[in-house]
Amino acid sequence: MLVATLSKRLLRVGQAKRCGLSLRSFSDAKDKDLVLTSIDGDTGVATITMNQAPVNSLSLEMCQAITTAIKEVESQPEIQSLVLASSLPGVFCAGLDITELHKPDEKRLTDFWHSFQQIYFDLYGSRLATIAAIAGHAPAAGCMLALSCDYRIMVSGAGSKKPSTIGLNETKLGIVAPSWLGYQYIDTIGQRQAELGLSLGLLHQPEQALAIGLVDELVPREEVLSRAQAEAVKWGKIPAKARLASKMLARKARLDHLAATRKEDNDFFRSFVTNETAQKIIDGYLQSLSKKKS
Ligand SMILES: CC/C=C\C/C=C\C/C=C\CC/C=C/CC(=O)SCCNC(=O)CCNC(=O)[C@H](O)C(C)(C)COP(=O)(O)OP(=O)(O)OC[C@H]1O[C@@H](n2cnc3c(N)ncnc32)[C@H](O)[C@@H]1OP(=O)(O)O
Repeated sequence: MLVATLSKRLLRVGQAKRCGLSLRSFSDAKDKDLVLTSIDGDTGVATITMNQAPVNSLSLEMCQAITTAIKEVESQPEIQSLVLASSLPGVFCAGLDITELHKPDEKRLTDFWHSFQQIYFDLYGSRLATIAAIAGHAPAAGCMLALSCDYRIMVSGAGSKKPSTIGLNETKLGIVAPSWLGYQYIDTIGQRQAELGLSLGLLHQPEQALAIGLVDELVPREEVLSRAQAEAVKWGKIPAKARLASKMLARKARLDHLAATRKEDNDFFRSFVTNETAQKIIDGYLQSLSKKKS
């Protein structure tokens, strides 16, 4: 068995293949390494690292690559826990790829939202214990990725001139988070903090995020990944069936609701985004992002 036979080293899938291990289906070069999957041979902890420069924004392909990676890790029965991380310094995930929303092709837009919903099903509903290693900004759908995990470890803001931020800031952009994402927020930080955060489109610095329960721990930047992996070991030792049943106590009704209204949610999203007013907002926002650069 993989976990039993490997010495303490991290394996990328390509390496695993060269070692003759049966990890055939792991997402690898075929996704241009949008995500990298590694497994610690001693602990059995898998790490999925988002790797789409410059900001890990969630394009259709990125959403699909994340889902593929989660499914492939889940298909390994000896793996009980997963860390979701970023390879990019300073950014966990910048949320939806806004270019997907700009003058979209309707078919691609439908597929795009479907693939984003799929991450919610696969990560929020995963049988694995999931730990987010948030070593940078996590706005909007980046925050959703973190909320979909079981435990969140964020880089501390102490001493940083430009601390990372996390939150559902959609309102500030003139758009509204979908209800299932809003409920994830409410379920995590409570009604009042979620109301404030959603209404004002707040992005929280790490210390504020810890204070309202949006993240569970803060650590120095260089410790985020190792601390997340250590936490994943702890979670992986909890009896798996009991752990999953406990997770589902809180999440099953939410997951079932989106499953039942998935098409409606997608139809609403498509009509919202293709509306002229939304397109103006998106156009302006894209310009503001590129102006920031110049
Ligand atoms: C009643 C209604 C009910 C229901 C509604 C239903 C549907 C509603 C419709 C919409 C869905 C709502 C859900 C939305 C969720 C989202 O995720 S929206 C996306 C929100 N994301 C952001 O606002 C983040 C924007 N980015 C940043 O703030 C910064 O980039 C960040 C802090 C992450 C990093 O900063 P920094 O390191 O300085 O990098 P730069 O800003 O310089 O960016 C580098 C390049 O990356 C490009 N970029 C940044 N973010 C995105 C992005 N999200 N998508 C695409 N591209 C992005 C940026 O333009 C730079 O590109 P350049 O180098 O200039 O080419």
